[in-house]
Amino acid sequence: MLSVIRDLTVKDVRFPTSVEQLGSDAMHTDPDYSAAYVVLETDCNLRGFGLTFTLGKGTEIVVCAVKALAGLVVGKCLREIVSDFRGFYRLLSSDSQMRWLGPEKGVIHLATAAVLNAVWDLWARAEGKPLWKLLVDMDPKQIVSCIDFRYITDALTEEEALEILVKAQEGKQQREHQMLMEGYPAYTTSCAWIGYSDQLLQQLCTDALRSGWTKFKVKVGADLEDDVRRCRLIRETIGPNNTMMIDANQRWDVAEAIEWVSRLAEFKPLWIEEPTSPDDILGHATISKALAPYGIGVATGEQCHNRVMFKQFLQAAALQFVQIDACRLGSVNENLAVLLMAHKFKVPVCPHAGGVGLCELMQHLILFDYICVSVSLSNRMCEFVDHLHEHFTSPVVIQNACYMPPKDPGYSCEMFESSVRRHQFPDGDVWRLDMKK
Ligand SMILES: C[C@H](O)[C@@H](O)[C@@H](O)[C@H](O)C(=O)O
Ligand SMILES: [Mg+2]
Repeated sequence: MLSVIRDLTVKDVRFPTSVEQLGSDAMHTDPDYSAAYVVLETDCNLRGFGLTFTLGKGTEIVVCAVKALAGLVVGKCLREIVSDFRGFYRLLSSDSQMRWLGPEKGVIHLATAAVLNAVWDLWARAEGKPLWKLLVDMDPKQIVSCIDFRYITDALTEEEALEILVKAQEGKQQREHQMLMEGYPAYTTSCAWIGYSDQLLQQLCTDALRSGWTKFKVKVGADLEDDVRRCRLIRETIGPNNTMMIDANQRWDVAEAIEWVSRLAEFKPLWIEEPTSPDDILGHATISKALAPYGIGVATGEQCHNRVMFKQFLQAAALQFVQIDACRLGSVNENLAVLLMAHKFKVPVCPHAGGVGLCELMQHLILFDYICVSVSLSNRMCEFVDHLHEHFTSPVVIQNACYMPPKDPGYSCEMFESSVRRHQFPDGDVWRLDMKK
């Protein structure tokens, strides 16, 4: 705990996923799953690993932003940071000159998440616990002391947050035990990326059913007739009792979203994800109202850039599923604020994961949510995407379509050095030898 952070390095690591259209959707047709990957060196044997997820081009800009924040971290003692984590979060997110680049949004906020994810990883390693367990074992007061309540006290005060956490202490041990035995329920997005052929969709859904998956997300929004055909195929393959969600990745205007999704209502999706601009809170409220009679909820959050946005979505009843993201929000600190607000507004949290490293990170937060905040699994599940886990030293473990709680100390986002070396952009072997880029 006395360790002093001596150095911060950041690397641009990219995986050529676009070659097979992994991760493709109506707006992001050729993503190369990438990360700005941070390593903190300390004066003892400990290191901290963190990342923020990107889609390829522009990762170099996030890397620059991380470098701009490094001076606020290097030289600090871990104990000094965690004894006033709220203050440290604010130092990073509210530097009086750099805040002009955000505040708390865009590239600078993605960079903040990468740095803070590494600090949380370092803290968990220093305590010898996986991050979820570090959080679960913390006193409610200590959890609350990590959260910046600025701009959200009209929705959730510090006292209310504390009350939620204290109340959830009851039954905590049983829930932790239950998670260790059964894991946290997940859904899969791996079967139905927009660039996949019908044959591949069907094959992947059939395989997934065989492996025990019961909840499937389908990409929509490029072409209505294609969507009708693809949704029918998937509904027929998975049967009437399994769950299907659809995701448009911000493709439509408000009226168009309502019309388009009404046409897909016969396939009984549980939610429509990101129907329109992620910033259009009132638009989402209109869509939510219009689709309620079909029993279709609105889900959003993977590009909801801070707690203040989530606060307004909740206040406006503009979403029915909160999709927190481990890198879009300012790391664990800001995610804690959103988990507590969602609980107060009685809206289930179904996190965004996938990408590269997002599943590894998110499993910790959603375990904490169940054990210490929501105390419910009703209408809740965490996204899973089966790509790129082999590059991590402690990859996620899925059993019976559930995330099994990680056991290794830390936040699970350390990558193998060989993977980092090979995929570093533009000099790693994967990119030097790829003439296409
Ligand atoms: C470009 C990415 O793969 C997105 O399509 C992905 O994050 C997606 O929206 C999801 O919900 O998993
Ligand atoms: Mg999505």
